[in-house]
Amino acid sequence: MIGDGQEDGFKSGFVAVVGRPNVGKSTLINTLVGSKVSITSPRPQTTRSPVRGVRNGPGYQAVFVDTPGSQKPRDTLRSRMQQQVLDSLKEADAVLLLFDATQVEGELGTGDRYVARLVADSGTPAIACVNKVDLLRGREAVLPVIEAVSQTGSYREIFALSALRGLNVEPLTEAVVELLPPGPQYFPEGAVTDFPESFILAEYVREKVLNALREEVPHAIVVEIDEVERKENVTVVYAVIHVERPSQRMIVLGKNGRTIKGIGTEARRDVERLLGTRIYLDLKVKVTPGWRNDPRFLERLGL
Ligand SMILES: Nc1nc2c(ncn2[C@@H]2O[C@H](COP(=O)(O)OP(=O)(O)OP(=O)(O)O)[C@@H](O)[C@H]2O)c(=O)[nH]1
Repeated sequence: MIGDGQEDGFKSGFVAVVGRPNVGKSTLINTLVGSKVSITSPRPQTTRSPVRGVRNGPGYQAVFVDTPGSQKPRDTLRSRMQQQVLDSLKEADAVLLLFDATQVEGELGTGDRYVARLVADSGTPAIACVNKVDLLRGREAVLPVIEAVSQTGSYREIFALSALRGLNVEPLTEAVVELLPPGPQYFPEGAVTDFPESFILAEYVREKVLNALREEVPHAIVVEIDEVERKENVTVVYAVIHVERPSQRMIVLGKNGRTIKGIGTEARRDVERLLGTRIYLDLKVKVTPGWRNDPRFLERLGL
């Protein structure tokens, strides 16, 4: 069971990682999260930004998310995209704003200044990170970069980092944890999986089935992810909804398969929104009598 942690001083929150393309956002998230990535099932939550990684530590959980398109819009400055980015930033509990030390060289480009302005406008507490310092010639070269970055906003802290080498990543983590508010453990700690989407998808499908059917097939269903196939632009997921009786199967399918279709569409949309991955979902309904009392079946599903 996932504790809500509210009463025991547990801290948690969503941390948006932003910056121009190529500044090292993915590299930093990988280093921050390391092998500790473990998203096995979602807790209902509101962020619309794709989750990139979760870091669990003593008394805290930091969920790192991407912010869609933090590049300067080409034509209309006040575009919808800008509003979306601002909304995502406001939704976050903290922001990590990255700069590429080798690109700044004492003067920031318009792309960096644009992103910094969005972060400042959001009002969300932010930490600035000057990344790739391993590529600078000597320590002195870092100072003018930090000076230039400090002019772009009011940051809780500024770190000189090498996401690639892990330099200063631990002190950065401590600073992030400082900014997390009291909150629940959104994701359970546990089995590391290379396909978190499948667990999340199973949860969503189950939720949609329950919503669609209300009292009729209450807890007679369980969702199993059979196979996951990653293709270039889409992830294909084969899933099975197990029910206990043929009559329940008919109910889940609905007239002309309408109910199951609706369930699949809604579940897919939710997962795509959460993870930012394109999903193709192949859903089947199977009668598995007495699954609830079959230990081997339950074990196979990790229940
Ligand atoms: N030398 C050095 N290279 C780094 C560092 N961090 C990232 N890089 C390199 O910079 C390049 C871009 O890194 P990414 O992590 O993909 O950058 P990103 O910001 O996620 O890029 P987008 O996904 O395009 O927005 C990769 O080749 C990384 O290996 C660092 O600290 N030092």
